[in-house]
Amino acid sequence: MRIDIVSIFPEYLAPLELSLVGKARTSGLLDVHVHDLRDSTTDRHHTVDDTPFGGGAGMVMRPDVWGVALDGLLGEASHLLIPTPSGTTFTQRTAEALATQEHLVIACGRYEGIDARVAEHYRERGIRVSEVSIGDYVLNGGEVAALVLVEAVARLLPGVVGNPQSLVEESHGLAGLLEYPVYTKPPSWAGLEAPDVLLSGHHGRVERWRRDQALTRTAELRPDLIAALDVAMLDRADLAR
Ligand SMILES: Nc1c(O)cccc1[N+](=O)[O-]
Repeated sequence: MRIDIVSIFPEYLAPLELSLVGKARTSGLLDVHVHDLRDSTTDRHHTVDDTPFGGGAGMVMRPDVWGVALDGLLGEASHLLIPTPSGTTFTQRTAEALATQEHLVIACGRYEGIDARVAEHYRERGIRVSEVSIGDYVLNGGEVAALVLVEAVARLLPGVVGNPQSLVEESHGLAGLLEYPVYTKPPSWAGLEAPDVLLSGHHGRVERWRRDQALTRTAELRPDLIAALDVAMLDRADLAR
């Protein structure tokens, strides 16, 4: 998979050289390129924004500058992602779908956002365009969201995560449940004991306890996920036993 990220703060994406994503890039499992939007400007001030039509506070990112940047990156196999608070919610299911794609291009907006004609223009040209939100809060730009998108997608690529089984058991994994609580040594700490069942060596009881914990935690903390549970997934996740 190739991922191109366009930003006026390319240095913000430096963390993608570290850890799991960094290793995936070094090993060739993932090809990530970060581009400075200002390289697509033609004026000596490298202007990327202007005042909003219709008035209002802040500045809007110019479509002509984004057009130059994106024309040089997008192709038939590309999927343009635009992180925005007004996008559809990015979930694990979104990450799974994106992980099957050949080429992602992430356009990181700043200020009040990117001129709406950019998304419209590329949709009209037959490019897949998704405006995605990582949450209902206000950020200063799309770069933080780009880091989230890339990590969530990259770790699903074959060979990136050491133990693929861990992807199944994680929160929001196959069954759409929250993960069960985890414990390790020492068995007793600060007057608190790790659950006896986990030290029993009885795999069947451990598995049942973990399933129950996942269901209980999900019902308590994220009842919305319970409503969305797909019984078929429950079966696949072997939670129905
Ligand atoms: N929430 C937000 C924002 O405020 C600015 C850019 C992107 C996002 N987002 O992806 O959620």
